[in-house]
Amino acid sequence: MNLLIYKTQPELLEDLAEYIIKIANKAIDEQDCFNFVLTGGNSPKALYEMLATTYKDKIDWTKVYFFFGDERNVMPSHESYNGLMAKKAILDPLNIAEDHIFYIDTTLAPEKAAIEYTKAITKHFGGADLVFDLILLGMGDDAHTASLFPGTTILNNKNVELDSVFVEKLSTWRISFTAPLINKAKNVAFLVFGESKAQAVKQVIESPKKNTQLYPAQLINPIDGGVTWFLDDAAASLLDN
Ligand SMILES: O=C(O)[C@H](O)[C@@H](O)[C@H](O)[C@H](O)COP(=O)(O)O
Repeated sequence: MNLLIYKTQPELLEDLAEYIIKIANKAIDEQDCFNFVLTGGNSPKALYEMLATTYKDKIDWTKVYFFFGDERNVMPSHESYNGLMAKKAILDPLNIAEDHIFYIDTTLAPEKAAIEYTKAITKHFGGADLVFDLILLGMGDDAHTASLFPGTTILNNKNVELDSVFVEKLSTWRISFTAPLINKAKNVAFLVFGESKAQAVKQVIESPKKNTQLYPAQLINPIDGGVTWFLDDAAASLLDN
């Protein structure tokens, strides 16, 4: 696990953008494509905008395929649809071709949406193992990541790559990558900033006894690529070392 802590969000975002560029260009050199899983929430918006402007000439974006690690159970036109935020912040500004964007189809019932998404991703990988080059993750102040919320059924899911899950505390359904799918990725990066996340960061990273039901982000331990935490001082403020 790599911990990178920054005084300011601009410094964090700049380094994270460079990290993404490096992984993307390596993947494009090696396999002529970059399979990139976006996170939802508010934290990544400025990063996506930065990639679409300052860094737009640093990658051959025509070789990038975009996926979503989770999605809310709302219509694609709804303001809280993660795909819509990404469409506005990076996908439209970079004119990404429709066939390079894998939105989660929330016009379907959640369970069906998860099944159809799994089929679409499986087809994209041509039946090979679903190993993404980079999965970006955020984390809530309750230590959830993607839609792996504390105490939910999806946390015990070892068999499928994607699942639908009812999140009691939000009284809503979500569709999400499971921890086993995330852990297959070559690289995983958490983007976490702000005071409100400090307790969860400490619990996930430093608690001596793992409790993945309580702190689901502890489930994220990629087999090969390792996980890098991009934190600002505020989010890292309760860490001991
Ligand atoms: O769909 C989502 O909301 C995300 O996938 C979720 O896991 C998010 O990353 C965290 O809730 C942090 O969200 P913020 O970045 O808004 O704090």
